Amino acid sequence: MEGEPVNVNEFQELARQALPKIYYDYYSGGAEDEYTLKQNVEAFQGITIRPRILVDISRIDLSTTVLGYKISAPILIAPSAKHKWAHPEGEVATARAAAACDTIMILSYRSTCTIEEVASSCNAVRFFQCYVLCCSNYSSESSFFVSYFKSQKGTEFIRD
Ligand SMILES: Cc1cc2nc3c(=O)[nH]c(=O)nc-3n(C[C@H](O)[C@H](O)[C@H](O)COP(=O)(O)O)c2cc1C
Repeated sequence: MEGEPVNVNEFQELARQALPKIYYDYYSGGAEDEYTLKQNVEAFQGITIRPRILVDISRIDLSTTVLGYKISAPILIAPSAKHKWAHPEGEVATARAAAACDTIMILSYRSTCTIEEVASSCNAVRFFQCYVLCCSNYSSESSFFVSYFKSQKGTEFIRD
């Protein structure tokens, strides 16, 4: 429809117009000097998609599995904090969107909704992200973070 956003950049511009600057800057900024943010954007710009015209698209299937869960396409919602800064329904609305798209919602440990609110809001497959701070004394060498995702089947995956 005319005037509707058609890509991520246009959604981002709408967000910039709609949100208080302090929240927009939080969502759109990267850590420290933002090198990784820049490299991520450049990595996607390096991929050229060749449109194939007039081919049979009646049997396209992008579905895949993640940790045994089938999803409609290899796109999930990464853990990100503070969804209520963007919308009063917060992570509950994001989880409903995940369910509608038949994909996985990873709830941040810094969620602005409770786990129970999100869990009871929809049937999306939900993982939970949290940091476990292990610190045997106060030297920086002994401090590290571990993230793990917990699904409805229990703890499934560990990454550093
Ligand atoms: C605004 C924002 C908040 C985020 N909050 C979290 C978080 O709470 N926990 C977490 O593990 N990752 C968090 N991330 C990191 C994302 O999950 C993801 O790893 C990162 O954005 C890189 O993926 P991308 O290139 O698709 O953005 C956050 C990222 C953004 C942009």
